[in-house]
Amino acid sequence: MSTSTTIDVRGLSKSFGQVQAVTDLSFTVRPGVVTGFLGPNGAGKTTTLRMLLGLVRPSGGSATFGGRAYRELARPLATVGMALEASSFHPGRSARHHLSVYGTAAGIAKNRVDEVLGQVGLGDFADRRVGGYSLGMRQRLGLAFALLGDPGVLVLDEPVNGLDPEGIKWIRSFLRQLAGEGRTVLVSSHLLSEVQQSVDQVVIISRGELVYDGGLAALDGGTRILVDSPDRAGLESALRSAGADVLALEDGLAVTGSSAADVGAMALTAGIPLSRLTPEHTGLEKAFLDLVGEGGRP
Ligand SMILES: Nc1ncnc2c1ncn2[C@@H]1O[C@H](COP(=O)(O)OP(=O)(O)OP(=O)(O)O)[C@@H](O)[C@H]1O
Repeated sequence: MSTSTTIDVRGLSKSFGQVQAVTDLSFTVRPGVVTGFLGPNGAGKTTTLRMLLGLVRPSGGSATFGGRAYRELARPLATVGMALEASSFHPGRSARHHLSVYGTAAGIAKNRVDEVLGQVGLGDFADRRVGGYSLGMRQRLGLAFALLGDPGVLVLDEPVNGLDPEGIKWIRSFLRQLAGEGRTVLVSSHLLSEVQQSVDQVVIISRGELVYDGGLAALDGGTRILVDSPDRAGLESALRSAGADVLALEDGLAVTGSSAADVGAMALTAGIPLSRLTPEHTGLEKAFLDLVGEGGRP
């Protein structure tokens, strides 16, 4: 396995005619941790992953693996493993047949096919037609394909989709194990709750733009103070001038890092009446929804 390969996305953009799918996206995915790539449906995740893998030509910017674009990699399957769509396997062929064809073409040792099928729990189903597989089994086959070349980087599009609770539990520990071996693991999902127990870092996009890049734990805002005033704009500017960390919501303001008493005192000092002053514990999911808003597209 080639380890310590970083994924670098710099200024990546893509428009399809009038639709600006991805806008000036920059982030880095590091080895040794699982990174979640999150955003609502239509936010631009698949387009970004397809640009990473050279399947869609960017309108601008670049995506590289250890400094090289996917197309420039000398041994792509041994560098980057990808699972993009669970349904893209020919239904009439077996899992073993599929992986053998790809493996032979890439010069990968024959015994590797059984090894990866065993790793993803498909050992007993290797000779069955893929057409008879459940969605969860096709997801596992996609993962086996991604692992075929023993790559240092894994790019997985919605790998949890279609798995039953047992499968979800399995993939969580499997992804962590792969990262623990020093691999760079990027996993997309439109639901934070689906991946929050598997990921350490998160990159969140909304309407094709980056809205958060950092640790999952830091995203959990802890307790924040919801505050509002008939003069909301005046309150916002007073709180900011007093050094508060303010986020404008649809129905008021949210202040993090200050107590309710502090926020009340700041408003009083500025002579601004309050119509609301409520502490609220923000879970991860809430923080995520605040960030992405209605950030998908129908
Ligand atoms: N080939 C294409 N031609 C035109 N528009 C496209 C094309 N591919 C994607 N889009 C548009 O780009 C935007 C981003 O789509 P994308 O599939 O990347 O989002 P996503 O975050 O992966 O969503 P989902 O979670 O539903 O897969 C959407 O508005 C989509 O309709």
